[in-house]
Amino acid sequence: MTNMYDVIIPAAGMGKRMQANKNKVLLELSGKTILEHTLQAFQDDNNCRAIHLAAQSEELEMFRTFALQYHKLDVITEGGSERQYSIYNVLKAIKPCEYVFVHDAARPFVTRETLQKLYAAVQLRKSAIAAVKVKDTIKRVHGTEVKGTLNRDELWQIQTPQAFEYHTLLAAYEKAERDQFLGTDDASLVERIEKVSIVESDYDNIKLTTPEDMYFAEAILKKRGII
Ligand SMILES: Nc1ccn([C@@H]2O[C@H](COP(=O)(O)OP(=O)(O)OP(=O)(O)O)[C@@H](O)[C@H]2O)c(=O)n1
Ligand SMILES: C[C@](O)(CO)[C@H](O)COP(=O)(O)O
Repeated sequence: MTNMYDVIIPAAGMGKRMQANKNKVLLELSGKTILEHTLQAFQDDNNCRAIHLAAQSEELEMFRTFALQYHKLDVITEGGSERQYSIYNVLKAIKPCEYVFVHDAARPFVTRETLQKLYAAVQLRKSAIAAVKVKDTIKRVHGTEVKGTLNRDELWQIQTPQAFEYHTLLAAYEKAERDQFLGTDDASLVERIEKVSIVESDYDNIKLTTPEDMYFAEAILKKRGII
């Protein structure tokens, strides 16, 4: 079937800032790992054709066992030393397809609504990324000196999923490799070759990064009636 998307889920991080002494995506939330919550979101989305994972070498076998439960799980490839390298490894390992979403394993609360909005947007605008409006006042600071206040109307906090045409994403990653460009998200690579648009997401789509994020995660699960 055409016009569906594949998703690449980088899950090969160390979770250093979480201080859990293991890959944070294997921490449990209401009886399931964070990674499983994330896999479930894409397993449940009818527009998602296949799920591909980047894993640490020592976790490759364990991640393969998830395929028993999550049937869309397809390619599982070894990650790299940076998020960008992990995603590039997967991108090179999968078969060409029409659209690719990239989504952090560490963002387990992505909603069906955001996935649907992104899928509609990528078909129309070729590249679309999830984002929320910045709530705080943001200043530019050198050392301790305030250099200016940024116009909040122009500032968005960028999340994943990020959705692209497969060939565009591959070209952006190849160019980044040639230029030795390292970005903090996928869009920063694509922005170097074409326009990227945002889709408004929600504030629950947090990345579980530091220990206090686990409290926010519990609150979100309570709000959703899961615990
Ligand atoms: N070399 C890496 C680094 C990160 N990731 C993945 O990219 C996502 C977002 O990265 P981040 O939150 O920074 O995770 P970690 O790198 O694990 O965390 P830390 O930086 O605290 O070590 C996570 O799902 C993580 O598993 C990855 O696949 N490969
Ligand atoms: C793409 C991303 O989710 C943007 O928020 C990314 O994973 C950020 O990683 P960071 O290392 O926490 O900036």
